[in-house]
Amino acid sequence: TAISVNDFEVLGVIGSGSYGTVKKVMRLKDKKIFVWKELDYSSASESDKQMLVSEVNLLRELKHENIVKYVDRIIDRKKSILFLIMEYCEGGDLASYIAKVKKEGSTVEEQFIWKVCYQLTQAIKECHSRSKYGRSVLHRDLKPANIFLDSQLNVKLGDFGLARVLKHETSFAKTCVGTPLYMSPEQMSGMEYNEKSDMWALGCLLYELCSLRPPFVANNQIELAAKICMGKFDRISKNYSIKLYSLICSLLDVDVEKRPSIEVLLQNSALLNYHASNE
Ligand SMILES: CNC(=O)c1c(C)[nH]c(/C=C2\C(=O)Nc3ccc(Cl)cc32)c1C
Repeated sequence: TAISVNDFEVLGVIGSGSYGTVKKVMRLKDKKIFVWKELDYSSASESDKQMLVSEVNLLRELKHENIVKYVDRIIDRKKSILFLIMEYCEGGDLASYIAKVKKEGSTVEEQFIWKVCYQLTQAIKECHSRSKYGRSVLHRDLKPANIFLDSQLNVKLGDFGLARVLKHETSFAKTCVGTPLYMSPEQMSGMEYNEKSDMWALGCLLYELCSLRPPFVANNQIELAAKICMGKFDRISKNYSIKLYSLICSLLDVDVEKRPSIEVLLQNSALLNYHASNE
């Protein structure tokens, strides 16, 4: 029998924005905790709805331990709301994690940064490999707000990109077009997103875990684009190893050709060592 919202109890709102609303819910039959994302498709065109259906079907196929698990969906045709039931990540998002570390005046441990790097590399590999077999997997924002942690502090790549399908015109979307802090130089110069752009974004993320701030910051988009295309950033603290710093430098290479692909990154000796000593 199809599930309905009455099979769940809403425990609270986790977040809301252009992607819709994410709520913490409990499945009544087994008391298990999930989140559901409410996507209001009342203003979506027929083609948007069709795209939404195919993106949700893609979500269902993407099963990977480092990608947030899609569990089920509920369609409320009366209210034109799609509820996506997803796994609950009790560690929250990396953006909040970084803010907390910064507020405490402490730093992120190098071992944890290697763990994030290794697990995100696996998630990116999964996304890239699928797009090779013709199924264009949804481009997933590699930014701290879209990366989540489970109870064992394992990394899970989120799927906020889904809302792009809806072109959700909430006030959030209209007013602040999020500053593209992780946008790659080639994207700034008009080239469309490619797999090497994900590697740049990964470099920005690892840099931010070390320095508790992004490698490139500016007061406006023009200044930001100039800084990103220059590709100059402050060295991370000497408390971090040269291996980590050189990995970040290789990812933050403005030359797309020289920037490592996901395959090259998977052969990185330090990353292989991390995995070998932690499997
Ligand atoms: C401060 N952050 C939180 O409290 C938080 C927690 C405990 N969980 C989340 C978010 C998700 C969560 O727990 N599961 C999710 C599945 C998909 C997506 Cl796009 C987001 C989530 C968040 C943002």
